[in-house]
Amino acid sequence: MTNKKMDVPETLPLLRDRIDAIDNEIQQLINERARCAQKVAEVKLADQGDEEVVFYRPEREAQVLRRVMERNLGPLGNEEMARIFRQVMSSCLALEKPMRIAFLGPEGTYTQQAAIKHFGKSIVSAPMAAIDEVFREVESGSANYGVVPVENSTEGVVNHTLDSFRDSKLKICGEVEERIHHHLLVAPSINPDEVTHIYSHQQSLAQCRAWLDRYWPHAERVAVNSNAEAAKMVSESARNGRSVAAIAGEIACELYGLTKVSSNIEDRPDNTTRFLIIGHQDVPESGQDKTSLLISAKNEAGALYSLLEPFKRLGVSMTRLETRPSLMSKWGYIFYIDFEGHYQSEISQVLIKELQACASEVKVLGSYPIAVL
Ligand SMILES: C=C(O[C@@H]1C=C(C(=O)O)C=C[C@H]1O)C(=O)O
Repeated sequence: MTNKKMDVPETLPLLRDRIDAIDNEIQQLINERARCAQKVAEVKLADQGDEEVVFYRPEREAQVLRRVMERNLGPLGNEEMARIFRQVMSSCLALEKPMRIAFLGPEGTYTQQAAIKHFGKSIVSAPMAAIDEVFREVESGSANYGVVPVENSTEGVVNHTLDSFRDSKLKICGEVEERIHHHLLVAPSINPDEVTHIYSHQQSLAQCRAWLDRYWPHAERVAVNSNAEAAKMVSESARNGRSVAAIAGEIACELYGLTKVSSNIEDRPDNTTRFLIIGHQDVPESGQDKTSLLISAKNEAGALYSLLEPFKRLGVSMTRLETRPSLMSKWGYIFYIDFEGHYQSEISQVLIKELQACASEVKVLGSYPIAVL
């Protein structure tokens, strides 16, 4: 077979020579790119004066990745190509400044998986025991950014995360979505037929409810802080001969040396979790952005209607609405609203003014690029 157009040689040795030559070029170019990123860091340091220098620019990274996907002609798919560039940028940013990322740990959680999907692999991992600890770690400056789960397509919102925004000054700097696959895991020495207890995070137990009812009706379900913690406990319990199992993902399975009894046991095959990136940064417009608001409604008739009406009138697309008890007054509510657009855009400014007029508080939790990957 000939391929004159691409000028690709045909024999194995020649093809491998060609690949070696291409790799050489790619490597030089990646290093040239890395040198540019180092220069960018110097310019940022010189420009910023006394202010804290912001090295990570989510809006710029989103634009780079979108362009990669737009101009991609294959044969590699758009997402595959973007994932490669995601890691190249991650390495370049680490050269400017290594990012310490706090996430809901321990090592091996879906949240860690989401952190790597968003920032690439060249980060310093800071696993935290609970969601509020992720907030504290970022608030104190010990970590540059944090990653927390916010909603799941099967189970709905993660209340703990939403509630943490009430008293926090942190901003939402980004979002990332992950398809979640759960597996039933045991230690290799354990006979699955003897399992008496199944450990997992409460959300994961809920996402596998029908499957558990059907196949494990007699095993006791025990909710723990995270799936990875469940996996860790199961590997430790096995040493004491306890017949326990965990529901967790791939990374946790590998990390704690467990065996899969059953794979992909989630009740819904499209089970997806959305995570938020939290930090101190006010992210500029990327061109395709989302804004999250926290609104304390007035405790009066028609309060929700008057909050929703301006969205329709101004043609602003609302992507999410969540309600939580306000905790301030017995039947008062706060609303979490996401809409498409950046808060600094003209239309968003009009919208926010109108919302302020009919709510007791409107807090902009952040504007950030719509997830690219
Ligand atoms: C190079 C920069 O710094 C970081 C690295 C980027 C990259 O490697 O392309 C992009 C944005 C920043 O997170 C920049 O701000 O342009």
